Amino acid sequence: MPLKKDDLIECTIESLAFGGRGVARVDGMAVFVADALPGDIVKARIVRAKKRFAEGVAETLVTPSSHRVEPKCAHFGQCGGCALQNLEYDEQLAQKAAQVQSALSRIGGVDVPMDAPAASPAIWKYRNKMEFSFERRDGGLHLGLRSQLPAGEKGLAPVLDIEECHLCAGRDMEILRMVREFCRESGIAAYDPKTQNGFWRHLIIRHTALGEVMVHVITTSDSRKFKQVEALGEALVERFTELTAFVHSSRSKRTTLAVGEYVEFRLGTKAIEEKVGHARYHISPNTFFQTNSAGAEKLFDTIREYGEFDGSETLLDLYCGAGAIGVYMADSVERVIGFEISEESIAKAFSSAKLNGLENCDFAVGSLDDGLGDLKRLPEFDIVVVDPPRSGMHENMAKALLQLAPPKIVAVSCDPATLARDVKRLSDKYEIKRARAVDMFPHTHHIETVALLVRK
Ligand SMILES: C[S@@+](CC[C@H](N)C(=O)[O-])C[C@H]1O[C@@H](n2cnc3c(N)ncnc32)[C@H](O)[C@@H]1O
Repeated sequence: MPLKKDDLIECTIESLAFGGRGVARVDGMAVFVADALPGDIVKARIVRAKKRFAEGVAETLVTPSSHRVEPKCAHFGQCGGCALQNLEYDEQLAQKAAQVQSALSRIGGVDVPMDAPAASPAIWKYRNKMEFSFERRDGGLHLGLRSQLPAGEKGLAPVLDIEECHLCAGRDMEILRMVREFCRESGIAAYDPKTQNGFWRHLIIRHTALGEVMVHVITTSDSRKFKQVEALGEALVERFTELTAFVHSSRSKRTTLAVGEYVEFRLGTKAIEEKVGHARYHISPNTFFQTNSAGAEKLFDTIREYGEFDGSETLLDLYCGAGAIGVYMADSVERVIGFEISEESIAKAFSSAKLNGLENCDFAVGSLDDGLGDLKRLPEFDIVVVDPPRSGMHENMAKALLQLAPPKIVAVSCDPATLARDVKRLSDKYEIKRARAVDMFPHTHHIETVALLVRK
């Protein structure tokens, strides 16, 4: 009998779907079960039944999986940050690699033997950037991470005033507490995107492997309150002597992105310095940078391994951000050319190339949604590294790659589904030869993938 809403079923969870739900098979149909892990036997309530799949929530854990472990954090189950803490790390890694393989097969139509996944060198305290949100709720100010939404619900989850986080480094929790107290005492409300009232929006703390720390506070553009942020900056710098930079920026756009539009005030340096393997980088408040620096080294080494450079290549680094990949590869190739939409990131790409004494790197600002513009103006190149945002490459970019047809493309992606779609888009001219899941985000459902595509 087909499953229907509110049915209670007993099932064995066979695997983990991208996003973190357990997958069971009932009469040949996939059932996605929230709050269940591979190996669990659970009683699950069906919340949605479709023709080809169903969704449910585990109500009773009948037999726990042998892969279950005790979660480390007091906020586990409430915080939206790391929902896989109760699954042993080796199993997290195996499940993530299987998700990539399955997406490439289901969506991309290719069965590729996966290289062994790369584990994160550290599974705790690995984040070099923490983004906290302010929220006004029940008349009070809250500052922390978004909580976990109940299964099936969509939208912005309430902010949880976290007191501990095992992904943070350094004294992030102490900084968070001090900022929370200061902002509460300021009597100024947190920003509410619905009414567009209030002031405080985001707190971002960045660390580097070289011990530099940047605190970035984002508020609205209400300049009558800016003196309070300056006072906060001064108090932080006095107490936390490890602070290299304090930045206040404003944002008028309603969207909840933690990106400042204008820098209003700063103390200390304009950028902080990071190190990944042999490469050094300048990072400014709004530049994209991989959030796990030790993990980034594994990612970049995989790109270099797949590239098999002999030193004579011109490498096109598409969606290059602050030039992280190009700068890392610059000593293995003849020349690097990077393209990216963010002006701030491109400025940092140039300054990072200079920091490394590189003279073979060039970068340009522009949207890749139009492909590569006037292709005739591009120098000849041998290899492309493409690392788009979660939504994947724009269709026009895929068309441009098919037209240019370089011998090799190394595709880097944080979403197996859009990677698989892009692999399919390129399949007329390219064959996928290798792929590896690189885990930059232990205890979360996120996974990075590197895939090698070779011209047929
Ligand atoms: C996943 S990040 C990769 C950054 C870089 N490769 C790295 O490893 O640090 C994706 C980058 O794509 C950029 N981006 C987003 N949309 C873009 C577009 N339409 N054209 C060009 N770049 C874009 C973002 O600003 C971001 O820097």
